[in-house]
Amino acid sequence: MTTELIKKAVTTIVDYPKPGILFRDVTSVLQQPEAFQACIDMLKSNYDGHTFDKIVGTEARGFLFGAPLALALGIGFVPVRKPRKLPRETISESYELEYGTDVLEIHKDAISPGDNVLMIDDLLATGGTMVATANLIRRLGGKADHAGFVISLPDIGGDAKLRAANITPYCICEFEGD
Ligand SMILES: O=P(O)(O)OC[C@H]1O[C@H](OP(=O)(O)OP(=O)(O)O)[C@H](O)[C@@H]1O
Ligand SMILES: Nc1ncnc2[nH]cnc12
Repeated sequence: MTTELIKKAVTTIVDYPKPGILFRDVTSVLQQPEAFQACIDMLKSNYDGHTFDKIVGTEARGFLFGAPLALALGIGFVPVRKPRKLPRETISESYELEYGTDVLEIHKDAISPGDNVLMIDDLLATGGTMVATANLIRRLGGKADHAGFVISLPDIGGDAKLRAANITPYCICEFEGD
């Protein structure tokens, strides 16, 4: 029931940002407080029994769910950002998207060796963004074994890519046929 509420709150835009892409727009979920709250509650309860030191959220839509979840869990939030946005010393990873390539960065001092990190993003497509995020955390000595998402596009293969990188995904709702 809750999953259905969240799924219904996601808007689909055909052929955006280019022909052939079905864009699953999570911003409409944010406009429905009941659905937004349900996302945070479901992510939180999925990780009951785990102890994380930090949440890492990936720019930009990962911030929307990662930061409120960090507050709900009472732990710190660390942003992973696109290039030249973070002001202190960073490390970088390049990655592939469903429709392009890009680079992600993290502050070097944001993760301490041994930190157990929960990674959060709005959507799992190819998994490239999340594997790059895990690589950044692991290069700084953190544990990056779990990733939570609101939306999964299972036909694109992100689940297998994450599991091959020793990341266990949890996705609230799936959109098949993309
Ligand atoms: O699993 P993947 O194939 O890597 O794709 C998923 C990623 O793509 C989108 O972000 P995007 O890079 O478009 O950035 P934005 O959140 O800043 O719009 C989305 O928010 C995820 O971060
Ligand atoms: N199909 C899609 N919809 C929304 N965000 C995305 N990021 C990568 N693929 C996407």
